[in-house]
Amino acid sequence: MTQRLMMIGYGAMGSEVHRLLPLGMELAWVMVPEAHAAATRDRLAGRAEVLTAIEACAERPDLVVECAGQPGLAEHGEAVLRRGLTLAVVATGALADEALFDRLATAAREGGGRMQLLSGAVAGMDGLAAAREGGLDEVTYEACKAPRSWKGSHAAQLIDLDAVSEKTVFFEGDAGEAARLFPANSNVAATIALAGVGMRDTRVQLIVDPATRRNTHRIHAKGRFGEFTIELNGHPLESNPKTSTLAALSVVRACRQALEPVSF
Ligand SMILES: NC(=O)C1=CN([C@@H]2O[C@H](COP(=O)(O)OP(=O)(O)OC[C@H]3O[C@@H](n4cnc5c(N)ncnc54)[C@H](O)[C@@H]3O)[C@@H](O)[C@H]2O)C=CC1
Ligand SMILES: O=C([O-])CC(=O)C(=O)O
Repeated sequence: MTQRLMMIGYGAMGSEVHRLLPLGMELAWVMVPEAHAAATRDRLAGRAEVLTAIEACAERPDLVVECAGQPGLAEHGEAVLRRGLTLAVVATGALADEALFDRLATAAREGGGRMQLLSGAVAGMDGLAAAREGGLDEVTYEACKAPRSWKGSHAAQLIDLDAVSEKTVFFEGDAGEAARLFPANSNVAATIALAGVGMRDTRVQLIVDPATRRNTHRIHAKGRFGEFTIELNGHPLESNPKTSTLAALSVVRACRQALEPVSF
């Protein structure tokens, strides 16, 4: 039987996920802010019902995926989890806020829901989380993107993105700060922190490179298991250069996992 999906947010990532939905999963509901509802209804042209709150949904989605960013998770996450639903999340940076993290975990526990943190634009989170079980000494993360991918972010206050002529580090700090200051660009920092040594101990560098067209993520982890370095050179989505294609694909994978009795 076809499963019915609810999507929170329907921007660059949401529409890519919709386009690539596996057979057996249909988009039934999309939740966006009131101010975006009319435009989203026009874009969907009747292919899914557009809502602004989960309370307006009379039925039970088989899966809810958040493709809305940090404000979307903060606004809707608790109510979704209290309904006992499974919520797959890409705005992991919102979880740098410990109070929000606790509210969501409590809602899931009390409501019987489940929050699935997606790997998003990076790879290797399974290995990092396994390595943590033996003890990790150090985890570092570097994100490098083109100037256009940092436009409209806090980067513009730290560096002149139109004038930058060579690869430049413009932010160094911990994963919690990065996730809070760059909500559309540093969820990966939080994902790595959640899989590894936490927000405060994950060291982060953010870099702009006028010569690149990729979103590059480099992770280095060291511990009792040994050490690894992962470098992922992702293609940004055409419709939003801040967002890597792989992040949308990680949501598609979550949809496939919900459908199949055996999944990887
Ligand atoms: N974990 C990861 O690796 C990655 C995570 N992301 C996260 O995914 C988010 C979405 O990316 P894009 O689709 O490219 O952004 P976008 O800006 O194209 O789309 C955002 C969508 O969310 C909706 N939205 C905004 N506030 C909302 C709210 N309070 N409730 C419900 N919907 C809301 C907007 O109406 C829009 O449809 C990013 O902001 C970022 O936080 C993005 C890339 C990688
Ligand atoms: O898509 C990416 O390359 C990473 C990203 O935006 C994030 O970490 O929020």
